[in-house]
Amino acid sequence: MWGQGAIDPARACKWLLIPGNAGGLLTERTGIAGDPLESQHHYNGNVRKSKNMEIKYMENRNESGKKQKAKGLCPNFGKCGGCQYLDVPYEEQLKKKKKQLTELLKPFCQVRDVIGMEDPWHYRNKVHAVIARDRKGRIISGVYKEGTHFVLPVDTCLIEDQKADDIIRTIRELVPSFKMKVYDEDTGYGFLRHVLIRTGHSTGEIMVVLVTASPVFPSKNNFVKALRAAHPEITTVVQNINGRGTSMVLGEKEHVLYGPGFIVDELCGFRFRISSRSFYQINPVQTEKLYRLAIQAAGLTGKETVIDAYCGIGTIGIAASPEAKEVIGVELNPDAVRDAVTNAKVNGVKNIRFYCNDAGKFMIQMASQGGKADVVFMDPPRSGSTEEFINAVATLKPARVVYVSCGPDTLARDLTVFKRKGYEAKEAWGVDMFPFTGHCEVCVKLERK
Ligand SMILES: C[S@@+](CC[C@H](N)C(=O)[O-])C[C@H]1O[C@@H](n2cnc3c(N)ncnc32)[C@H](O)[C@@H]1O
Repeated sequence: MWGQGAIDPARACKWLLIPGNAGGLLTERTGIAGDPLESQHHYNGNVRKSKNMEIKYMENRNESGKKQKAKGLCPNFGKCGGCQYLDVPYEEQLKKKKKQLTELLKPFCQVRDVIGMEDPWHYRNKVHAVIARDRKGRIISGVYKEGTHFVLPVDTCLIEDQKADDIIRTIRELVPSFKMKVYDEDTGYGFLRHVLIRTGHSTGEIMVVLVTASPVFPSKNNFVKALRAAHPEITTVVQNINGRGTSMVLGEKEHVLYGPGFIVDELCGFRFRISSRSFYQINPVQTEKLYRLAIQAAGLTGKETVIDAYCGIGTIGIAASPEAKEVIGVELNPDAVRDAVTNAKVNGVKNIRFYCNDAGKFMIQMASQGGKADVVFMDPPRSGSTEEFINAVATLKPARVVYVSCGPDTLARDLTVFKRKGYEAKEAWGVDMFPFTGHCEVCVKLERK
């Protein structure tokens, strides 16, 4: 057994944590892991998605120039730090992204065309709003202006789930009638700080997370009742308590106020439970394309021992499990590991087990104990992996490594280390997980020389 957190979902209900790993790391995990747009993606444009969006866009562009057009679509353009490419037609965005990736990955391998979306609007299944008061004392919900703690009001956003935006507006309207105090970051006084909405693209399930500064929530049942009366589509409501004076969104304590405390979504024919603090890709349509590419690149035949490193709620490993002999998932966030274990059980996947550990430490331990792996999937956070992790991979000698990244810069850095260790990048695919922004997801296939 490698690591202290071996979990065989076929048998085990218990799971162990690595001492010292859990605390403090959970709070912003929902954002930092693979969501480069966290707190940077909201728009309060009054424009709703329309079939004519592209046409409208082109007309605006011709009439009054790019910037003017983008501002017409979204008054927060250039302020929230999100849609850098709002003034660029979608096909052009994909070309730009390919060019940027090609430039970065030139020393390693060829980059294929970036895979785009048929409908690139309103793709975000996770929406975060800060609740605040404006200078006139009115309650607003929105996002921090880029690089500041000044809150820009947001009603609707061109890349967010529209239902989520509706629910946030309703919550903002309910706050005064429940005499709920809005949290003030300067004084540390008040109650409601943030709202986080997660939606299941295939199931329609919706989770509302109310982030409050203290645990005592007067009239919570009536609040939830009023919210559900306005939005019967909400399937669960969670109160997350964050009393700290930091910019972290989520605290560590939670109470489920309604429903099961998680939502379920479907990807690649499997059902996945997602808790509030577990990472889940923010664009489910593109995630399926990404996972299919990654699994294809792994060249599985049913005989392989596969590692799914930085596995989150187990999505890649579970999707790959029918084509492998066994899968080992490793993930640092205990909530995500708990979800992963349940996900394996619910889907009847018996050839997978999960470890709650730092991926680097886990791989070193596995390598030092003579472990073997045929294929490694790795999908680290934006900050990339570590030299220790890559060294340990080289010791395990898998024939192939499939590296999924939302941070092409750190990917290029890590590919240099892989190259030194005898792993050659063969091919890279861009998947446009974040339309209208400057970000792009990449999948790289590496082979051992
Ligand atoms: C980009 S997400 C990918 C998750 C999953 N592969 C997916 O597609 O949903 C990165 C994951 O790495 C986890 N993580 C961050 N640092 C880690 C570490 N040092 N060791 C293991 N997991 C880590 C995060 O909690 C997050 O779940």
